[in-house]
Amino acid sequence: MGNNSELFKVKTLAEAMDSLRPYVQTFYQRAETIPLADSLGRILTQDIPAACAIPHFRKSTMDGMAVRAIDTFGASESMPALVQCYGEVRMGEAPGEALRQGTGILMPTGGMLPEGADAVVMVEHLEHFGEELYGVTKSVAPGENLIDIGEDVTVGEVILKQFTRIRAQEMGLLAALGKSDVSVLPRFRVGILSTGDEIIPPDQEPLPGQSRDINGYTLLGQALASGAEAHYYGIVQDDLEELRTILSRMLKENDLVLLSGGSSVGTRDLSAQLIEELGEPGVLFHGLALKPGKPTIGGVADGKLIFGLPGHPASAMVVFDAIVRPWLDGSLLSPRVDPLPKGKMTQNLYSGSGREEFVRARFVPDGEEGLLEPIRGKSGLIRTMVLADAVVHIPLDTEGIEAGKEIPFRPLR
Ligand SMILES: Nc1nc2c(c(=O)[nH]1)N[C@H]1C(S)=C(S)[C@@H](COP(=O)(O)OP(=O)(O)OC[C@H]3O[C@@H](n4cnc5c(N)ncnc54)[C@H](O)[C@@H]3O)O[C@H]1N2
Ligand code: MOO
Repeated sequence: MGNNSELFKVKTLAEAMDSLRPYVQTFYQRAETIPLADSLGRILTQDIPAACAIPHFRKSTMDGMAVRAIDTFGASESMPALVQCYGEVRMGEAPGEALRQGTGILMPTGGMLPEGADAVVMVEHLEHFGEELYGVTKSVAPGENLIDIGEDVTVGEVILKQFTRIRAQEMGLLAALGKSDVSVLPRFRVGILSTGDEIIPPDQEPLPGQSRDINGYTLLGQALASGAEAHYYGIVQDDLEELRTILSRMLKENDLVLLSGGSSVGTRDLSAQLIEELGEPGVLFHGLALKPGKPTIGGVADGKLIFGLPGHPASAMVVFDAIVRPWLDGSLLSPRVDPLPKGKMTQNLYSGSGREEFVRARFVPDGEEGLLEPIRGKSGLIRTMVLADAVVHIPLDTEGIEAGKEIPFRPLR
C-alpha cells in the first residue's frame, strides 16, 4: 500500500461513492421474507404487481341509497324523485338482485352496490314517505358517492417498485393486496469501533488528556436510525495487533465496518494499512475534498465496506450522513423523491476551501418560511450537532451562499 499515488489523491464525495459501488453489488441482491407487520422502513427487493383490483367491488362512500342516477335527475326539495326501495345491503355482503328502473336499495358506507346502480344518494337527501316509498330531494350524477372497481389499484399494474422504502402507507397498500409477508433487503449489519489511546468509556472518569467516547454512540445512533442492525464494539488503542484482531472479527460479523479516530496524520497509516491487508481491493480513497471530513478513509475488504471516519465528533457525524447512510437506508438505490425543506440563510457563507462543505445550522421559524442560522463551532464540538436542526450543503463548484438566499437543507430532527 501507499505506492500508488493516484489511489491516495483526494477524491470528491461523488468520486468516493463511485469508487465503492462496483464492489458491493451483492449487498443489494440479498433478500429475506418478513411479516408485513415488521416491514416499516425496510426496502422491497422486487416490483410488486397488483394481483387484484382495489376495490374489487363497487363500494358506497356514503350511508344512503344506491340508485340509477338517471332516476334522480331533476329532483329537488320541492319536487322529490320517487324511488321504490327494495331492501337493504348489509356490510360485507353482496346485494342479491340487480337494480331495476325506479328502484333503490339502502346501504351503509362501504356497502357493495348492486348491478344496475351507478350512484348513491346520501341519507340526508332521502325522505321516507312510508312503506317502500322514498323521495330523493337532490339529484346525483353517475359515479357520485361510490368508489369504482379498480379505482384505487388496477389488476396487474406495478404498484410498488423494487427498492421502495416501506412507509406506513406502503404497509397499508401491501395489506390491501393480500401480502402478509414481504421480501425485503436484509438489515445491514454495521460494526462500530472507536480508536485512540486517549478514548475511555462513558462510565469512567477521564484523566487529563483523556476523553470519553462520543463517536461510538453517535455513530451507533446514526446507523440504527438508518435502518441498520448496528453493534458497538467498544474502544481499541492505537495498536496494530489489537486493531487487526478486532477488525477481522468485525469484518466477519458485519456488512459494513466503521472506525473513528486515527484517520489523520499519526495513526492514519495504521488504519489504512489494516484496510489494505484485510481484504481486496483495500483502500479506495484516503482523503476527501470535503469539509469537515478531509481525513476520511474508505475501502472494501472482500465485499465488506470499511470507513475510517474523522475523530472530531461533528465531522464523524457529518461524514456518516454524507457517505455511510446512503448505503444503509436505500437512498442510493431509490433516491428520495420528496423535496428537501428550504430556509433562508441569515448570513453570507463563503466557501473558499476548494472542498464541498456541509454547514450545521439552526432553523428559526419566521412567518411562512424559516431562517437558517449557521453554527460556527469547530468540528471537535459535539454541542454544535446538538444545537443543529439542519445541515446545508455547499457543492464543490460554488463560492458559497449569499445571505437571504433560499436554500434546501437536510433536517436533523
Ligand atoms: N496536521 C494535521 N492535523 C490534522 C489534520 C490535518 O489535515 N493535518 N486534520 C484535522 C482534521 S480535519 C480532523 S477531523 C482530525 C481527524 O483526526 P483523526 O481522525 O485522526 O482522529 P484523532 O486524531 O484520533 O482525533 C481527533 C480528535 O477527535 C477526538 N476523538 C477521536 N475519537 C473520538 C471519540 N470516539 N469520541 C470523542 N472524541 C474522539 C480525539 O480525542 C481528538 O481530539 O485531525 C485534525 N488534525
Ligand atoms: O475536516 Mo475535519 O474532519 O474538520 O473536522
